[in-house]
Amino acid sequence: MFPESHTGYSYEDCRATADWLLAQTAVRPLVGIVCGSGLGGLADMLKDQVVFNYRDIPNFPQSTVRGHAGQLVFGTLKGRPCVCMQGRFHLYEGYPIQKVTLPMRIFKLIGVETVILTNAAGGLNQDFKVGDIMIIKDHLNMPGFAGNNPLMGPNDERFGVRFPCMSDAYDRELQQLAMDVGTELGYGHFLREGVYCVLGGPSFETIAECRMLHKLGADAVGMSTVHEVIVARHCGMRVFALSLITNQAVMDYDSEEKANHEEVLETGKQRAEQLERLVSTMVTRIGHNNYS
Ligand SMILES: O=P(O)(O)O[C@@H]1C[C@H](O)[C@@H](CO)O1
Ligand code: HPA
Repeated sequence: MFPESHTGYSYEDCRATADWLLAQTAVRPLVGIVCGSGLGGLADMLKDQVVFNYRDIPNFPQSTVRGHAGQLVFGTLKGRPCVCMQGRFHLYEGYPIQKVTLPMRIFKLIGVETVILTNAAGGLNQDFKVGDIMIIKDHLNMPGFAGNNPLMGPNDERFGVRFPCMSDAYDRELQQLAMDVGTELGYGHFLREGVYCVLGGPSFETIAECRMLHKLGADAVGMSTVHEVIVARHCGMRVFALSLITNQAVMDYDSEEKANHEEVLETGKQRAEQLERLVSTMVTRIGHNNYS
């Protein structure tokens, strides 16, 4: 029924990778964190680190993008056991979508219950400024509309159901927690919420595309996260995601602005400290074993 070229990893492949990792570290993380472009400093906050280069992990893809170090870091964040992907995979790197999302299944099999994803994104909402942090409340999955969904292919019920619901993809309690923590930390003036739209990349959007996405209800545009969210939800993990607005999407033909990766990384550097404090404080307040 499915093409021979289907590129997914079997449950047994994922189990083998998870067991390989579990055999090399005593850390049993309940929280998994994914660092977006230029946001890898989050992993540096972990104490008592056990670090794996992606090239040494069985079945793992390699990071090819500047700002994605390519390391899986285990450790504790304010006493809480965590695992952190210092670098993620993107469709535009040429990986099949099942490879892009493989780490979510590994997270699940090593015991992660909550996934926190971060990304760099272009701001479409005209009220947003560069440096704003957007709590993601929903997404638009453009590659999915075009038939590229990470759950395509045979479904293994050991991971999840054939037709998973996505109307509750982004955990509402965690969104509220982020708002509360952000307000306490004095970040209210740059904390936003909104809808993230994923495209395939790597070219940045045209002006007409940005205008269209904005009209469709997107507040920010990027090239990641949504595929990971779908796979994480499919296997029952709780999800929180945020975008750092690293640049304003160009919406106006008179504008001289040009989206570029250097600006993305630079904005990441400038907001790193606040983003790290927001996420680490959230981690200390996330409850576990009370969610299904
Ligand atoms: O991994 P994320 O989504 O943070 O990376 C964004 C999208 C592209 O990979 C890159 C463009 O600058 O940043
Ligand atoms: O403007 C953008 N578009 C797409 N992806 C991005 N990642 C950071 N900024 C952007």
